[in-house]
Amino acid sequence: MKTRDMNRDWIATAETLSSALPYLQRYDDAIVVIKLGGHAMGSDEGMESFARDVVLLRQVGVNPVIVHGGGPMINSLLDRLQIKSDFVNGKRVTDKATMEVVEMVLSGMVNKRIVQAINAQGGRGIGLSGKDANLITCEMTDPALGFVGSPSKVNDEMLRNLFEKEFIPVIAPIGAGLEGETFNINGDTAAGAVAAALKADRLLLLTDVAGVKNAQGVVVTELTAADVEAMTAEGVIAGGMIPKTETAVNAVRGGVRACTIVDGRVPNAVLLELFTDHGAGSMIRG
Ligand SMILES: Nc1ncnc2c1ncn2[C@@H]1O[C@H](COP(=O)(O)OP(=O)(O)O)[C@@H](O)[C@H]1O
Ligand SMILES: CC(=O)N[C@@H](CCC(=O)OP(=O)(O)O)C(=O)O
Repeated sequence: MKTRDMNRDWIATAETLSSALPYLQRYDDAIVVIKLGGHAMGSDEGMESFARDVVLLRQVGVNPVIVHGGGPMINSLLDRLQIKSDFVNGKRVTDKATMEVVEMVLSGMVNKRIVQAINAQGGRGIGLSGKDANLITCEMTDPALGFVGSPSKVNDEMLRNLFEKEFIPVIAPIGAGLEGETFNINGDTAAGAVAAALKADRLLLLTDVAGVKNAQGVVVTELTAADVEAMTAEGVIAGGMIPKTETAVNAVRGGVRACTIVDGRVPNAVLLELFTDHGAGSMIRG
């Protein structure tokens, strides 16, 4: 004989599922671009949890697009090869030798790890770099930075074709130059360009801090473009946070509804951000 114990936890779980309904309706067929930063993809468990969230999004009718970074992984291979590397305003100065390592790590190692994690959860992850079908065409950002690219064109039609077949595009931030060059694009910049080309509903930048911190070290939960400009001029926003906030501001100015810098260390950070009102991080609005 079986009896039923209506445990309080189950009731809470059912309530949570039920309260997600308006959010599920809001995001039905929405395009959500998620940038997974190198610092946010530490452990295998973290990657598995991220992949589950992404596959769940696809399952409930969202069109997720993943753009990834991999800065720490590039650093570690450059170190092993004894190639020195410098950053200017959060962007890596990239000569020919560095570019080879960047492409190898991003397109080869990091990209395939994410694709495999998504597919292990039952998703249809497909790995791409900006070179595939000329997904991201670039111009040189600044000769002083070497082969760092600024996206000039994104093949959004190709991504839309993939959505129709329920593929989940996973994009390495490598760009194709018009003269056959290969460009290193900052992951946040690439995610912003993809989101703008797709007129995405949301852009989430997953990183390893709780959000954008003010001069007192306190996370600011909502910022305007003017706040970002002031905090950057004061040096409060620095290093890797510069391309992130720059991307967020450009994205919202370009028509993306909202851009959030999310703490990717929080379990199920993506689901919390999209399907509850308990988002973790800093939201930038126009
Ligand atoms: N105002 C700020 N608030 C939060 N983080 C900041 C700020 N200014 C600089 N940072 C730095 O930016 C880093 C995030 O950028 P980055 O290391 O490039 O992350 P990711 O690899 O996720 O792209 C943080 O770890 C922090 O050291
Ligand atoms: C031009 C530039 O800086 N490119 C980055 C690309 C990877 C990246 O953006 O990685 P995260 O998102 O983990 O920081 C780099 O070479 O590190």
